[in-house]
Amino acid sequence: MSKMYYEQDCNMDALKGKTVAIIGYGSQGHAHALNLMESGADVIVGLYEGSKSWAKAEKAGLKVDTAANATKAADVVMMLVNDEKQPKIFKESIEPNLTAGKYLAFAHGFNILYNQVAPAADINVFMVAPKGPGHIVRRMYEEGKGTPCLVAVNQDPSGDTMEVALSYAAGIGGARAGVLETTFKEETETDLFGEQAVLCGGLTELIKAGFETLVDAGYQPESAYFECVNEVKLIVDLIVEGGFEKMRYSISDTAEYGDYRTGTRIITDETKKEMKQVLKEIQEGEFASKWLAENNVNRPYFLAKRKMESEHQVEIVGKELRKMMPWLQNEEE
Ligand SMILES: NC(=O)C1=CN([C@@H]2O[C@H](COP(=O)(O)OP(=O)(O)OC[C@H]3O[C@@H](n4cnc5c(N)ncnc54)[C@H](OP(=O)(O)O)[C@@H]3O)[C@@H](O)[C@H]2O)C=CC1
Ligand SMILES: CC[C@](O)(C(C)=O)C(=O)O
Ligand SMILES: [Mg+2]
Ligand SMILES: [Mg+2]
Repeated sequence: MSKMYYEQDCNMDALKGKTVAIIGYGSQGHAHALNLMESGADVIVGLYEGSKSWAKAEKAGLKVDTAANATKAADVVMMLVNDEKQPKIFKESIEPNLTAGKYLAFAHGFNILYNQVAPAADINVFMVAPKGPGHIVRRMYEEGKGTPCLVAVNQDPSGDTMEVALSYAAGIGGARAGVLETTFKEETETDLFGEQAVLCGGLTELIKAGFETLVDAGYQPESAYFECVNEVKLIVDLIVEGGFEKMRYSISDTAEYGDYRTGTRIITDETKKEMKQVLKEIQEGEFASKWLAENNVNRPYFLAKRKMESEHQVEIVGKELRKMMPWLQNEEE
């Protein structure tokens, strides 16, 4: 039976009197630090000398110190640095300052599940994993809304770790939308699968395939962009607001007929078979090993792909078209 928590189920006072160190001030870090501060928590950001995030965090009104000093000052330490950097930072700056009874938190279970970070048995370990990009976690909070979160406890020597975790989830706005109890294993495997097969890998390849099909057939790239990129958000907004039903209520019957006839020709049994294989590789730790190995040799594949993708025609034409849509150009951290 799944367990969901909302604001009324969370003890908002469980963080009172506790200092929360947010290690890292990137996508998730800035959102957690600012949302928690505005929810009344005592927050300190932990970075490194020379970090480009340091001045940004101070400018936003936050206390900032090195990761080691922030850990010393804190009762709850949230690891919001890049997954692949966490083991070294944990060993060098966090672990030596993490005394018995403190709380160590994560927004993704990767390093615990794959044994890259191993906290001592007298440390409380929990996870609050927002199901959304950090900049949206911040934007939703500012708008009085929330991003759903997953919550899990992996070690609980103090006996109140779930209470602290739920208070944290509420502090970043997650309990406005719903906080689902899970395990580090379930969060990690579903998150990696979702981002690879659907949200990031699957979606960008679907978009590019549609865009390239139209452009290769001689249609204007601008037309292909509006059709296969810009309108994705408009259609997905309707699905998120009211399911497929609301989307199909808004589109034409012609589109709905085409949706039923053609969708399964694009996402085929073969695609589902490959999705199962992707999930298996995640479950068996093969993806994690490959990602850690890629980082050990300074990311040649990752960096080459990042460059190639940024040069794709869909990105070039999109940049131009977005200049005429000022509502898309909001300043973000
Ligand atoms: N991005 C997202 O929306 C989501 C991320 N997560 C998880 O959240 C965690 C953080 O990811 P994300 O927000 O993407 O990370 P980012 O890459 O956006 O930010 C990393 C931050 O860590 C800082 N940093 C780097 N090295 C150090 C160091 N040695 N000591 C202290 N700080 C350091 C960086 O500073 P600088 O830039 O100055 O080097 C930066 O502020 C990961 O576990 C990720 O899986 C979970 C859900 C969604
Ligand atoms: C979809 C990517 C994500 O899992 C996220 C924003 O939820 C991430 O790791 O950034
Ligand atoms: Mg995710
Ligand atoms: Mg992820």
